Amino acid sequence: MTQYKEKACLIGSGNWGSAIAKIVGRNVTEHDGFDREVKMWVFEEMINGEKLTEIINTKHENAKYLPNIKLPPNVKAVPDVVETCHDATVLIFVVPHQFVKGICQKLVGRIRPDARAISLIKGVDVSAMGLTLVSDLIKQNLNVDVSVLMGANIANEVAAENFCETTIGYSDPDNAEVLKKLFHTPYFRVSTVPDVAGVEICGALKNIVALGAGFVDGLRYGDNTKAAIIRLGLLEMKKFAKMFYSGVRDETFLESCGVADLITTCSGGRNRRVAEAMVTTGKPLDVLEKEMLNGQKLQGTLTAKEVYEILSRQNLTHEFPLFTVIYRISFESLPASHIVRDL
Ligand SMILES: NC(=O)c1ccc[n+]([C@@H]2O[C@H](COP(=O)([O-])OP(=O)(O)OC[C@H]3O[C@@H](n4cnc5c(N)ncnc54)[C@H](O)[C@@H]3O)[C@@H](O)[C@H]2O)c1
Ligand SMILES: O=P(O)(O)OC[C@H](O)CO
Repeated sequence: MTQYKEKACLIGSGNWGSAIAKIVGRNVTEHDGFDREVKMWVFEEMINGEKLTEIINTKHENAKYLPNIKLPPNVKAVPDVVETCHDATVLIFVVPHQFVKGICQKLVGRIRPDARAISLIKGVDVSAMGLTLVSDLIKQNLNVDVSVLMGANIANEVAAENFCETTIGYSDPDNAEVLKKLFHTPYFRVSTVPDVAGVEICGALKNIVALGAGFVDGLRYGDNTKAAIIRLGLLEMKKFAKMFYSGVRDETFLESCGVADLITTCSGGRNRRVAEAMVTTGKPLDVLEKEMLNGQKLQGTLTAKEVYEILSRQNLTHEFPLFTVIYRISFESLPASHIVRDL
């Protein structure tokens, strides 16, 4: 009987979760040492009277979150998160960041002791205790090594197999090697860097800048203004990362997770699109999120709130004028034109 060393599972099946399931499902069949089955946890819901898990397992397509893309048949949708994870050696977390804490709590004591994790989640956690990276949240709850994968990766484009790059931030090089095998393809090129915090902060904070890009698009200020927002955003991302985490590397900001993700997210991302619509329609972001995204979630709105909370608590808002004005436009009815006036 074949002995498999590694077994991957996915915790999440939204737009990005499903696109990444396509890659992982294929890669486990192309490399030795991986179990062929990839279980994918699905937050169960009914679509036209049918369970989403049943649709995925029979039609091999996530009809709601990634329609018209075939998933490999070895990706098996499972509605129970413990059943998904209990026998896995690689846990791939890919849910909107507001749900990760509750999921981790369900998994405490229910995973293999030799498992490790990777987070594809772009966000941070803020509580009374302060700021916590999602990777640290997973590590604290499950006592596993946690890497991160972030990059200029709009899910629909990755699912269409258009070439792009991505960045894995790791602390254990052996884990990085296994993870590269799981994710790398000729059209999805993985670079690995020993900087978990730097990579993760880039992925989280670029979503705030994307809202700013959406506001200037809504105001029809043009490309020069948007380029200025991107540049100032990059500077605030770097300043924030270095202020709150030691060891963050300058080079990380030039990887796909840094400048490249900022460019893509400020061009084709959901946060940008919804922020633009806020300016043109006058509707609040949460209303537009529901109207425009068919169940997909924005990460920039909650992150803008969380980062503003941390900055306010520490009297640092004046050091981050872009993050601060984006928060105020998003949540305090400040006119969008302040995006340039307040800088
Ligand atoms: N979509 C992209 O292009 C993309 C690319 C790179 C990274 N990301 C990041 O990946 C993460 C996941 O994004 P996504 O695009 O896969 O998700 P998504 O935006 O498609 O969100 C919808 C998902 O959330 C799930 N959900 C809804 N309510 C839930 C609940 N109460 N508990 C648990 N799950 C619930 C839904 O079932 C669905 O799977 C985010 O942090 C995002 O920033 C997204
Ligand atoms: O659609 P967004 O704004 O959530 O961005 C998607 C990805 O993070 C881009 O890399």
